[in-house]
Amino acid sequence: MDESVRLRTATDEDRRAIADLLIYVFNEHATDELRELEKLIIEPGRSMVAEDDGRVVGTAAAQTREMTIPGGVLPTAHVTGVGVSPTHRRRGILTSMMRGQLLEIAEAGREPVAALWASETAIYPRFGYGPASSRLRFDILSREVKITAPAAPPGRLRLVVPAAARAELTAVHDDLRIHRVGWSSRPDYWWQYLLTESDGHRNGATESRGVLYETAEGPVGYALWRVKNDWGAHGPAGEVRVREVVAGNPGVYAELWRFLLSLDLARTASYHYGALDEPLQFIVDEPRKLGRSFQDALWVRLVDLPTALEARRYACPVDAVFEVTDPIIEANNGRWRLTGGPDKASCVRTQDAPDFACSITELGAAYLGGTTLATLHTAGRIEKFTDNLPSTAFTWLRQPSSIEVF
Ligand SMILES: CC(=O)SCCNC(=O)CCNC(=O)[C@H](O)C(C)(C)COP(=O)(O)OP(=O)(O)OC[C@H]1O[C@@H](n2cnc3c(N)ncnc32)[C@H](O)[C@@H]1OP(=O)(O)O
Repeated sequence: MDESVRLRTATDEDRRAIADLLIYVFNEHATDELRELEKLIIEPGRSMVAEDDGRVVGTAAAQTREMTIPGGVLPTAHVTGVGVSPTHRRRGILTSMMRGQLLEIAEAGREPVAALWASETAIYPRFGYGPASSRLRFDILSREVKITAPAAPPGRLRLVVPAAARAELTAVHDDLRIHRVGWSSRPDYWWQYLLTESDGHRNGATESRGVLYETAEGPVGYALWRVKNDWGAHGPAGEVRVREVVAGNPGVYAELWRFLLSLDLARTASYHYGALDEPLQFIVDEPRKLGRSFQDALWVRLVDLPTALEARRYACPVDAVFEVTDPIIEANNGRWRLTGGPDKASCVRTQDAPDFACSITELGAAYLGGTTLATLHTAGRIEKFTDNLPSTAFTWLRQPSSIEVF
């Protein structure tokens, strides 16, 4: 990094410069509305800036949130808002910020894990982030699929304005997210960010619309979507852009999708945040018409290795020794013994001979139970010294997923 550049923790006065830099580097249309939204999600004390001659030329932030992991919920630094001015690229500013941020998180000792969504997949493995979950993108021919699933429990659909129904949405989301590995808690400012309308977020479609499914117990599911209106040679050709479908009950989940796929004047629907094993695929008569494509989703970094591995649960009994290299967080380096299973886990230093060796990036990739240790070994990313590779133990009930880019 150039000598003229210095890193420091951002203050309130930096909010505007940070918002401007992020809007610029992400090639968004700068409006006052968008600037206010970007300012909203900067947590005091959790953003850093790189400054050159009094100008903010780089920034990186973390949000204080929880993430669901196999068998629990863990405070997880949600790394976001990373950008470097085009005038200062490829001079090591990102590298300094990522190192600085990880060391800060490690020192604070509150978050054993960090997670992010990567704008480009080449950027983060070098900092120890591994590809931990994938997503399915659906481009659905709505009129060519039928939902064949179980009926919903007695109840009704009620249209809502999402921002006005925040309390109900929050309650439904909070009930479900603790059961979905990879889902995150949502601080107030994040709900506000998600539910505030801005031209940038509309992207040529309507405002966000919402529906709740209510039973005698109250709301038990919701869907959020926008419609991109269109007319073609065959008449109506609107696209329903689904933002979220959140429901734990299979019948309610099916009912919400049935509703979204049958909205009048639309012929297609899209949804970009499906789990790899999204139930929708198993409740339609023609899954191929869902137009599935695959993309990476969450990238996970173990910050405090033993605490992170002790915090999760394992699909079957595990007792394995492994050797880890971590180029940034010294305390993670060395040999560890992991023991445990579905009920408890322990991870302690050992001098015993290792069963396998890898870098911290591979453990991040395997942490949520999506990417398997066996796959990483087959890819030559894990060195095996014995047959005791706890690949099955690291998997979990369902594929990890995340329904939001942060
Ligand atoms: C969690 C998030 O917020 S993801 C969003 C990331 N931000 C963006 O994509 C916005 C647009 N891009 C940018 O602002 C910048 O290009 C950044 C932040 C990605 C990179 O910042 P820089 O300061 O240029 O990175 P830095 O100089 O530290 O590069 C470190 C290494 O990563 C590599 N690298 C950096 N960015 C990229 C990239 N987009 N693609 C491939 N390699 C990259 C560099 O080549 C360098 O490799 P080397 O050490 O082998 O030479």
